[in-house]
Amino acid sequence: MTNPNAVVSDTQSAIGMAITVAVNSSSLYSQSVPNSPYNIALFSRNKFPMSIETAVASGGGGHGGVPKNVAWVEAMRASSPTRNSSEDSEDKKAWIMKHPSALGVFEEIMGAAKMKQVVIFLDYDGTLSPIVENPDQAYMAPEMREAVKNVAKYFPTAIVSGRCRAKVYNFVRLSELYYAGSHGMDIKGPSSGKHQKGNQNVLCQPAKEFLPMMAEVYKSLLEKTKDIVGANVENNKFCLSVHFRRVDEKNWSDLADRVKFVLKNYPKLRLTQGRKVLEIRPTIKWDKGKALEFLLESLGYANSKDVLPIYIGDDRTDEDAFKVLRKRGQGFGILVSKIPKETDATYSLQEPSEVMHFLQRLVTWKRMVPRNH
Ligand SMILES: O=P(O)(O)OC[C@H]1O[C@H](O[C@H]2O[C@H](CO)[C@@H](O)[C@H](O)[C@H]2O)[C@H](O)[C@@H](O)[C@@H]1O
Repeated sequence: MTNPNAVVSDTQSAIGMAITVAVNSSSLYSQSVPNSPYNIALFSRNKFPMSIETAVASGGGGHGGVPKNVAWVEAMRASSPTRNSSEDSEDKKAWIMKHPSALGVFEEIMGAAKMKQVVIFLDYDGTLSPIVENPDQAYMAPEMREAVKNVAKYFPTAIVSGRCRAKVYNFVRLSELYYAGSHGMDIKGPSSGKHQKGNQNVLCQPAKEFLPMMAEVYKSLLEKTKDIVGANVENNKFCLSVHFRRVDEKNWSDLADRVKFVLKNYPKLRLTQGRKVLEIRPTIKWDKGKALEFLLESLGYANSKDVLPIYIGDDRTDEDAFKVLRKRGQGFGILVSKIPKETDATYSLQEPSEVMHFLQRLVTWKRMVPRNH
Protein backbone atom coordinates (compact mmCIF):
# COMPACT_ATOMS: atom_id res chain seq x y z
CA MET A 1 0.00 0.00 0.00
CA THR A 2 1.27 3.43 -0.76
CA ASN A 3 0.97 6.06 1.87
CA PRO A 4 -0.77 9.19 0.70
CA ASN A 5 1.19 11.32 3.09
CA ALA A 6 4.58 10.37 1.75
CA VAL A 7 6.66 13.17 0.28
CA VAL A 8 6.39 12.55 -3.42
CA SER A 9 7.47 14.35 -6.53
CA ASP A 10 4.52 15.86 -8.33
CA THR A 11 4.96 13.83 -11.44
CA GLN A 12 5.57 10.60 -9.70
CA SER A 13 2.60 11.07 -7.46
CA ALA A 14 0.38 10.40 -10.46
CA ILE A 15 1.84 6.98 -11.07
CA GLY A 16 2.86 5.82 -7.70
CA MET A 17 5.26 6.79 -5.02
CA ALA A 18 8.91 7.66 -5.17
CA ILE A 19 11.41 6.56 -2.64
CA THR A 20 15.02 7.51 -2.50
CA VAL A 21 17.55 5.30 -0.85
CA ALA A 22 20.52 6.96 0.75
CA VAL A 23 23.49 4.70 0.23
CA ASN A 24 26.02 7.02 1.73
CA SER A 25 26.26 10.66 2.57
CA SER A 26 27.71 11.78 -0.74
CA SER A 27 25.62 9.96 -3.26
CA LEU A 28 22.11 8.78 -3.72
CA TYR A 29 21.09 5.84 -5.79
CA SER A 30 17.79 4.33 -6.49
CA GLN A 31 16.61 1.69 -8.85
CA SER A 32 13.56 0.55 -10.67
CA VAL A 33 11.48 -2.04 -8.95
CA PRO A 34 9.13 -3.61 -11.46
CA ASN A 35 5.56 -4.02 -10.27
CA SER A 36 6.35 -2.11 -7.14
CA PRO A 37 4.08 0.56 -5.76
CA TYR A 38 7.27 2.54 -5.47
CA ASN A 39 8.40 4.13 -8.69
CA ILE A 40 12.06 4.68 -8.19
CA ALA A 41 14.12 6.78 -10.58
CA LEU A 42 17.86 6.56 -11.02
CA PHE A 43 19.95 9.62 -10.47
CA SER A 44 23.28 10.64 -9.07
CA ARG A 45 24.39 13.73 -7.23
CA ASN A 46 27.69 13.63 -9.05
CA LYS A 47 25.91 14.50 -12.24
CA PHE A 48 23.20 16.86 -11.05
CA PRO A 49 22.21 18.21 -7.71
CA MET A 50 19.40 16.02 -6.54
CA SER A 51 16.80 16.36 -9.21
CA ILE A 52 13.98 14.68 -7.40
CA GLU A 53 12.36 15.34 -4.10
CA THR A 54 13.51 12.94 -1.46
CA ALA A 55 10.60 10.70 -0.84
CA VAL A 56 10.10 8.76 2.28
CA ALA A 57 7.52 6.19 3.09
CA SER A 58 5.63 7.10 6.20
CA GLY A 59 7.06 5.20 9.13
CA GLY A 60 10.14 4.46 7.09
CA GLY A 61 12.55 6.02 9.50
CA GLY A 62 13.06 8.36 12.39
CA HIS A 63 10.16 9.48 14.51
CA GLY A 64 7.01 10.09 12.55
CA GLY A 65 8.48 8.86 9.30
CA VAL A 66 11.15 11.39 8.37
CA PRO A 67 14.55 9.74 8.57
CA LYS A 68 17.20 11.63 10.47
CA ASN A 69 19.69 11.08 7.67
CA VAL A 70 21.75 13.24 5.44
CA ALA A 71 19.72 12.36 2.36
CA TRP A 72 16.60 14.14 3.45
CA VAL A 73 18.46 17.30 4.38
CA GLU A 74 20.46 17.09 1.14
CA ALA A 75 17.25 17.00 -0.85
CA MET A 76 15.95 20.11 0.84
CA ARG A 77 19.28 21.89 0.47
CA ALA A 78 19.56 20.94 -3.19
CA SER A 79 16.08 22.33 -3.86
CA SER A 80 17.54 25.83 -3.70
CA PRO A 81 21.29 25.60 -4.15
CA THR A 82 23.56 28.52 -3.49
CA ARG A 83 26.25 27.41 -5.93
CA ASN A 84 26.72 30.17 -8.48
CA SER A 85 27.16 30.14 -12.20
CA SER A 86 30.86 30.94 -12.07
CA GLU A 87 31.36 27.34 -11.06
CA ASP A 88 31.24 26.33 -14.69
CA SER A 89 31.82 22.68 -15.07
CA GLU A 90 31.81 20.19 -17.88
CA ASP A 91 28.41 19.11 -16.59
CA LYS A 92 27.07 22.59 -16.93
CA LYS A 93 28.39 22.94 -20.46
CA ALA A 94 26.83 19.62 -21.42
CA TRP A 95 23.57 20.66 -19.79
CA ILE A 96 23.49 23.98 -21.66
CA MET A 97 24.05 22.10 -24.93
CA LYS A 98 21.00 20.03 -24.08
CA HIS A 99 18.91 22.97 -22.84
CA PRO A 100 20.24 26.01 -24.71
CA SER A 101 19.65 29.52 -23.51
CA ALA A 102 16.28 30.76 -24.78
CA LEU A 103 18.00 34.10 -25.42
CA GLY A 104 20.76 32.47 -27.44
CA VAL A 105 18.29 30.62 -29.69
CA PHE A 106 15.60 33.28 -29.68
CA GLU A 107 15.33 33.40 -33.49
CA GLU A 108 14.91 29.65 -33.60
CA ILE A 109 12.10 29.80 -31.06
CA MET A 110 10.34 32.55 -32.94
CA GLY A 111 10.80 30.64 -36.18
CA ALA A 112 8.50 28.02 -34.67
CA ALA A 113 5.97 30.75 -33.87
CA LYS A 114 5.33 31.53 -37.53
CA MET A 115 1.59 31.77 -38.22
CA LYS A 116 0.87 30.68 -34.67
CA GLN A 117 -0.64 32.35 -31.64
CA VAL A 118 1.98 32.52 -28.92
CA VAL A 119 0.54 32.00 -25.42
CA ILE A 120 2.75 32.81 -22.46
CA PHE A 121 2.70 31.00 -19.09
CA LEU A 122 4.83 32.40 -16.28
CA ASP A 123 5.60 30.96 -12.89
CA TYR A 124 6.06 33.64 -10.22
CA ASP A 125 8.66 32.91 -7.49
CA GLY A 126 12.15 32.39 -8.89
CA THR A 127 10.91 33.31 -12.38
CA LEU A 128 9.43 36.80 -12.20
CA SER A 129 10.82 37.58 -8.76
CA PRO A 130 14.12 36.52 -7.24
CA ILE A 131 14.08 33.95 -4.44
CA VAL A 132 14.28 35.80 -1.12
CA GLU A 133 14.35 34.78 2.55
CA ASN A 134 10.93 36.18 3.40
CA PRO A 135 8.12 34.93 1.12
CA ASP A 136 6.06 38.01 1.91
CA GLN A 137 8.74 40.18 0.36
CA ALA A 138 9.16 38.44 -2.99
CA TYR A 139 8.49 41.61 -4.93
CA MET A 140 8.61 41.93 -8.64
CA ALA A 141 10.85 44.65 -10.10
CA PRO A 142 8.92 47.49 -11.82
CA GLU A 143 10.80 46.76 -15.08
CA MET A 144 9.68 43.15 -14.89
CA ARG A 145 6.08 44.26 -14.39
CA GLU A 146 6.42 46.51 -17.42
CA ALA A 147 7.82 43.63 -19.48
CA VAL A 148 4.93 41.33 -18.48
CA LYS A 149 2.41 44.10 -19.16
CA ASN A 150 3.81 44.61 -22.65
CA VAL A 151 3.86 40.89 -23.38
CA ALA A 152 0.19 40.68 -22.39
CA LYS A 153 -0.67 43.37 -24.95
CA TYR A 154 0.26 40.95 -27.71
CA PHE A 155 -0.12 37.46 -26.30
CA PRO A 156 -2.57 35.84 -23.89
CA THR A 157 -0.53 35.62 -20.71
CA ALA A 158 -1.06 33.59 -17.56
CA ILE A 159 0.69 33.52 -14.19
CA VAL A 160 0.83 29.97 -12.82
CA SER A 161 1.91 29.90 -9.20
CA GLY A 162 1.97 27.86 -6.02
CA ARG A 163 0.82 30.97 -4.19
CA CYS A 164 -2.84 31.61 -3.64
CA ARG A 165 -4.33 33.61 -6.47
CA ALA A 166 -5.02 36.75 -4.43
CA LYS A 167 -1.47 36.86 -3.13
CA VAL A 168 0.21 36.42 -6.48
CA TYR A 169 -2.17 38.99 -7.96
CA ASN A 170 -1.09 41.45 -5.27
CA PHE A 171 2.53 41.00 -6.31
CA VAL A 172 1.89 41.22 -10.06
CA ARG A 173 -1.05 43.67 -10.10
CA LEU A 174 -1.90 43.33 -13.79
CA SER A 175 -5.62 42.79 -14.32
CA GLU A 176 -5.22 41.80 -17.98
CA LEU A 177 -3.61 38.45 -17.15
CA TYR A 178 -4.98 35.00 -16.41
CA TYR A 179 -4.04 33.81 -12.93
CA ALA A 180 -3.72 30.19 -11.84
CA GLY A 181 -2.98 30.17 -8.10
CA SER A 182 -2.51 27.27 -5.65
CA HIS A 183 -0.52 25.26 -8.22
CA GLY A 184 -3.27 25.70 -10.79
CA MET A 185 -6.14 24.79 -8.46
CA ASP A 186 -7.61 28.29 -8.62
CA ILE A 187 -7.85 29.75 -12.12
CA LYS A 188 -9.44 33.02 -13.14
CA GLY A 189 -9.50 34.94 -16.38
CA PRO A 190 -8.55 38.60 -16.81
CA SER A 191 -10.79 41.32 -15.52
CA SER A 192 -9.55 43.71 -18.20
CA GLY A 193 -7.83 43.62 -21.58
CA LYS A 194 -8.72 41.87 -24.80
CA HIS A 195 -7.82 38.63 -26.41
CA GLN A 196 -8.85 37.53 -29.82
CA LYS A 197 -10.28 34.18 -28.87
CA GLY A 198 -11.70 32.22 -26.02
CA ASN A 199 -13.51 32.71 -22.78
CA GLN A 200 -12.03 35.28 -20.44
CA ASN A 201 -14.57 34.65 -17.70
CA VAL A 202 -12.99 31.38 -16.76
CA LEU A 203 -13.07 30.21 -13.23
CA CYS A 204 -11.80 26.80 -12.28
CA GLN A 205 -11.50 25.51 -8.71
CA PRO A 206 -11.22 21.73 -8.89
CA ALA A 207 -10.34 21.36 -5.19
CA LYS A 208 -13.14 23.47 -3.79
CA GLU A 209 -14.41 20.73 -1.49
CA PHE A 210 -11.02 20.73 0.28
CA LEU A 211 -11.28 24.32 1.50
CA PRO A 212 -12.55 23.55 5.04
CA MET A 213 -9.92 20.83 5.41
CA MET A 214 -7.11 23.12 4.28
CA ALA A 215 -8.21 25.79 6.76
CA GLU A 216 -8.23 23.22 9.56
CA VAL A 217 -4.80 21.84 8.66
CA TYR A 218 -3.42 25.36 8.41
CA LYS A 219 -4.44 26.02 12.02
CA SER A 220 -2.96 22.73 13.22
CA LEU A 221 0.31 23.36 11.41
CA LEU A 222 0.60 26.85 12.87
CA GLU A 223 0.09 25.46 16.34
CA LYS A 224 2.39 22.48 15.89
CA THR A 225 5.31 24.43 14.39
CA LYS A 226 5.10 27.67 16.38
CA ASP A 227 8.13 26.95 18.57
CA ILE A 228 10.50 26.18 15.69
CA VAL A 229 12.45 29.35 15.07
CA GLY A 230 12.11 30.55 11.47
CA ALA A 231 9.35 28.11 10.51
CA ASN A 232 6.61 29.76 8.51
CA VAL A 233 3.33 28.25 7.38
CA GLU A 234 1.84 30.02 4.41
CA ASN A 235 -1.85 29.68 3.61
CA ASN A 236 -2.23 29.38 -0.14
CA LYS A 237 -5.93 28.59 0.10
CA PHE A 238 -6.09 25.25 -1.78
CA CYS A 239 -2.60 24.31 -0.61
CA LEU A 240 -0.27 25.19 2.24
CA SER A 241 3.46 25.88 2.26
CA VAL A 242 5.73 25.12 5.20
CA HIS A 243 8.89 27.13 4.73
CA PHE A 244 12.29 25.81 5.81
CA ARG A 245 14.51 28.57 4.40
CA ARG A 246 14.87 30.45 7.69
CA VAL A 247 14.97 27.38 9.90
CA ASP A 248 18.33 26.14 11.17
CA GLU A 249 19.21 23.00 9.19
CA LYS A 250 19.56 21.02 12.40
CA ASN A 251 15.82 21.51 12.95
CA TRP A 252 14.68 20.56 9.45
CA SER A 253 13.93 16.93 10.28
CA ASP A 254 12.03 17.96 13.39
CA LEU A 255 9.93 20.39 11.36
CA ALA A 256 9.23 17.79 8.68
CA ASP A 257 8.26 15.27 11.37
CA ARG A 258 5.75 17.70 12.81
CA VAL A 259 4.23 18.35 9.40
CA LYS A 260 3.87 14.64 8.82
CA PHE A 261 2.40 14.17 12.28
CA VAL A 262 -0.37 16.65 11.49
CA LEU A 263 -1.00 15.03 8.12
CA LYS A 264 -1.42 11.57 9.60
CA ASN A 265 -5.07 12.41 10.12
CA TYR A 266 -5.58 13.60 6.55
CA PRO A 267 -5.10 10.78 4.06
CA LYS A 268 -6.63 12.90 1.32
CA LEU A 269 -3.73 15.32 1.43
CA ARG A 270 -0.24 14.83 0.06
CA LEU A 271 3.14 16.44 0.52
CA THR A 272 5.37 17.71 -2.24
CA GLN A 273 8.70 19.44 -1.98
CA GLY A 274 9.65 22.76 -3.54
CA ARG A 275 12.53 25.14 -2.95
CA LYS A 276 13.15 24.86 0.78
CA VAL A 277 9.47 24.35 1.27
CA LEU A 278 7.10 21.44 1.88
CA GLU A 279 3.73 21.86 0.26
CA ILE A 280 0.52 20.25 1.39
CA ARG A 281 -2.16 19.77 -1.19
CA PRO A 282 -5.20 17.70 -2.05
CA THR A 283 -4.56 14.34 -3.71
CA ILE A 284 -6.60 15.30 -6.76
CA LYS A 285 -4.95 14.83 -10.14
CA TRP A 286 -4.47 18.47 -10.83
CA ASP A 287 -1.23 20.38 -11.23
CA LYS A 288 0.37 23.16 -13.25
CA GLY A 289 0.28 20.94 -16.35
CA LYS A 290 -3.46 20.48 -16.04
CA ALA A 291 -3.84 24.21 -15.50
CA LEU A 292 -1.92 24.87 -18.71
CA GLU A 293 -4.19 22.48 -20.63
CA PHE A 294 -7.28 24.03 -19.07
CA LEU A 295 -6.17 27.53 -20.04
CA LEU A 296 -5.32 26.55 -23.61
CA GLU A 297 -8.77 25.00 -23.87
CA SER A 298 -10.40 28.13 -22.43
CA LEU A 299 -8.56 30.20 -24.99
CA GLY A 300 -9.93 28.00 -27.76
CA TYR A 301 -6.71 26.14 -28.52
CA ALA A 302 -7.48 22.70 -27.12
CA ASN A 303 -6.81 20.80 -30.35
CA SER A 304 -5.34 23.59 -32.37
CA LYS A 305 -2.14 23.36 -34.36
CA ASP A 306 -2.03 27.14 -34.55
CA VAL A 307 -0.79 27.80 -31.07
CA LEU A 308 2.68 27.98 -29.56
CA PRO A 309 2.57 27.83 -25.75
CA ILE A 310 5.72 28.98 -23.97
CA TYR A 311 5.96 28.11 -20.27
CA ILE A 312 8.72 29.62 -18.11
CA GLY A 313 9.35 28.31 -14.58
CA ASP A 314 12.06 27.41 -12.09
CA ASP A 315 10.60 24.80 -9.77
CA ARG A 316 9.84 21.07 -9.66
CA THR A 317 6.15 21.89 -9.86
CA ASP A 318 6.73 23.53 -13.24
CA GLU A 319 7.95 20.22 -14.61
CA ASP A 320 4.33 19.05 -14.89
CA ALA A 321 3.72 21.85 -17.37
CA PHE A 322 6.97 21.15 -19.25
CA LYS A 323 5.89 17.52 -19.56
CA VAL A 324 2.51 18.47 -20.96
CA LEU A 325 4.18 20.57 -23.66
CA ARG A 326 6.55 17.73 -24.55
CA LYS A 327 3.65 15.33 -24.75
CA ARG A 328 1.64 17.67 -26.95
CA GLY A 329 4.72 18.18 -29.13
CA GLN A 330 3.76 21.79 -29.05
CA GLY A 331 5.48 24.85 -27.64
CA PHE A 332 8.43 25.02 -25.32
CA GLY A 333 9.26 24.80 -21.66
CA ILE A 334 11.99 27.11 -20.40
CA LEU A 335 13.63 26.25 -17.08
CA VAL A 336 15.03 29.11 -15.03
CA SER A 337 18.15 27.75 -13.38
CA LYS A 338 21.79 28.60 -12.92
CA ILE A 339 22.71 25.04 -12.30
CA PRO A 340 22.09 21.82 -14.22
CA LYS A 341 18.87 20.11 -13.22
CA GLU A 342 16.96 17.23 -14.69
CA THR A 343 14.14 18.81 -16.62
CA ASP A 344 11.58 18.33 -19.34
CA ALA A 345 12.08 21.93 -20.42
CA THR A 346 13.60 22.45 -23.85
CA TYR A 347 15.46 25.66 -23.13
CA SER A 348 16.92 27.45 -20.14
CA LEU A 349 17.38 30.92 -18.71
CA GLN A 350 19.64 31.60 -15.78
CA GLU A 351 17.64 33.97 -13.61
CA PRO A 352 14.68 36.37 -13.51
CA SER A 353 16.67 39.17 -15.20
CA GLU A 354 17.10 36.88 -18.23
CA VAL A 355 13.39 36.09 -18.14
CA MET A 356 12.77 39.82 -18.37
CA HIS A 357 15.08 40.16 -21.38
CA PHE A 358 13.35 37.26 -23.05
CA LEU A 359 9.94 38.88 -22.52
CA GLN A 360 11.24 42.21 -23.84
CA ARG A 361 12.58 40.51 -26.95
CA LEU A 362 9.23 38.83 -27.51
CA VAL A 363 7.60 42.25 -27.55
CA THR A 364 10.20 43.71 -29.90
CA TRP A 365 9.80 40.70 -32.19
CA LYS A 366 6.01 41.11 -32.24
CA ARG A 367 6.29 44.81 -32.99
CA MET A 368 8.61 44.06 -35.91
CA VAL A 369 6.54 41.16 -37.27
CA PRO A 370 3.01 42.25 -36.31
CA ARG A 371 1.21 39.73 -38.53
CA ASN A 372 3.63 36.96 -37.69
CA HIS A 373 4.35 35.36 -41.05
O1 LIG B 1 4.92 28.39 -8.17
P1 LIG B 1 5.68 29.53 -7.61
O2 LIG B 1 5.12 30.87 -7.98
O3 LIG B 1 7.15 29.44 -7.92
O4 LIG B 1 5.50 29.39 -6.04
C1 LIG B 1 6.16 28.33 -5.32
C2 LIG B 1 6.33 28.75 -3.89
O5 LIG B 1 6.99 30.02 -3.95
C3 LIG B 1 7.18 30.72 -2.74
O6 LIG B 1 8.23 30.11 -2.01
C4 LIG B 1 9.49 30.20 -2.67
O7 LIG B 1 9.85 31.58 -2.81
C5 LIG B 1 10.04 32.29 -1.55
C6 LIG B 1 10.30 33.75 -1.86
O8 LIG B 1 11.38 33.92 -2.72
C7 LIG B 1 11.18 31.62 -0.77
O9 LIG B 1 11.37 32.29 0.47
C8 LIG B 1 10.82 30.15 -0.54
O10 LIG B 1 11.91 29.49 0.09
C9 LIG B 1 10.54 29.44 -1.87
O11 LIG B 1 10.09 28.11 -1.67
C10 LIG B 1 5.91 30.80 -1.93
O12 LIG B 1 6.17 31.41 -0.69
C11 LIG B 1 5.23 29.46 -1.78
O13 LIG B 1 4.01 29.61 -1.14
C12 LIG B 1 4.99 28.91 -3.18
O14 LIG B 1 4.33 27.68 -3.13
